[in-house]
Amino acid sequence: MSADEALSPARTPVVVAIDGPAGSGKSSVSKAAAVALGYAFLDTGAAYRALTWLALERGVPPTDAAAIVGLLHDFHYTTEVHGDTTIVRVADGARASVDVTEAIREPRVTAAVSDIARIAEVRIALNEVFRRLIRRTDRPGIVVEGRDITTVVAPDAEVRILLTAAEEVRIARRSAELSPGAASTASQLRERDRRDAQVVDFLTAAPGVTTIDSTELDFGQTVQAVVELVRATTSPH
Ligand SMILES: Nc1ncnc2c1ncn2[C@@H]1O[C@H](COP(=O)(O)OP(=O)(O)O)[C@@H](O)[C@H]1O
Ligand SMILES: Nc1ccn([C@@H]2O[C@H](COP(=O)(O)OP(=O)(O)O)[C@@H](O)[C@H]2O)c(=O)n1
Repeated sequence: MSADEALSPARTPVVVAIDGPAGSGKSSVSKAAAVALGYAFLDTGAAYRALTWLALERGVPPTDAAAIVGLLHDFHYTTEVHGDTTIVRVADGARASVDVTEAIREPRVTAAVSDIARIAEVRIALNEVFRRLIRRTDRPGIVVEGRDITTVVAPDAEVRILLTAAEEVRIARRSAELSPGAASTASQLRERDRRDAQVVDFLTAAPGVTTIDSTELDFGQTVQAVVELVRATTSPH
């Protein structure tokens, strides 16, 4: 235990764990639900993306597991919430911290991130970072979203949700966001889900995990479903 943890009053934030495939609405819905609940928000995919960005900057091939694990010593990532935006920064060697908020969404990062996410040592190291961020939350709760939050990062979370939507609906939402040819968005999203699913299962709900399927729900209804589940689970009976 670090000195600041020892000094802080005993307090356990409510953890809301949300997993799901690409384009299911995890980050947008989680962020809006966190705002409605007055909770903090942690986008774990942003950390995998930030490490991928660093590897590409340094010219380290994402498939070179040993070199990527070596990069972890030099990987210092921070997030700050400013209104609706979460600013992600990475300390890049001699340069002070670099704002990578937009760079981590670039197609070159999206195309390489699954290679990095399949390295076991990377997952172990990032999971430790996530658990520390969860413990240090200064809010009454935190919404944490990713692929293995309900099963690995926070299996004891009070609220555990699998957020899904039909594949064609997820592709249409992502295409509307990115705007280039829907065909490439579709094949990239399918391929990334296929590769990610080889590492962690985010397509079936683990025991105790509630599925919210947003195929027929609009954005507001999906946020409402999450918020209602959290309130129903955490309010005193
Ligand atoms: N229920 C919904 N109805 C309509 N659009 C949605 C819904 N949920 C999410 N979206 C939109 O779909 C897109 C993808 O959502 P995002 O949160 O980036 O997904 P993920 O983090 O799971 O990849 C965003 O533009 C988001 O606003
Ligand atoms: N908990 C997590 C979160 C993300 N990831 C990896 O990080 C990538 C990017 O995650 P993301 O949540 O930003 O992806 P989107 O679903 O938003 O497109 C995923 O494709 C996975 O390879 C993971 O392995 N485990």
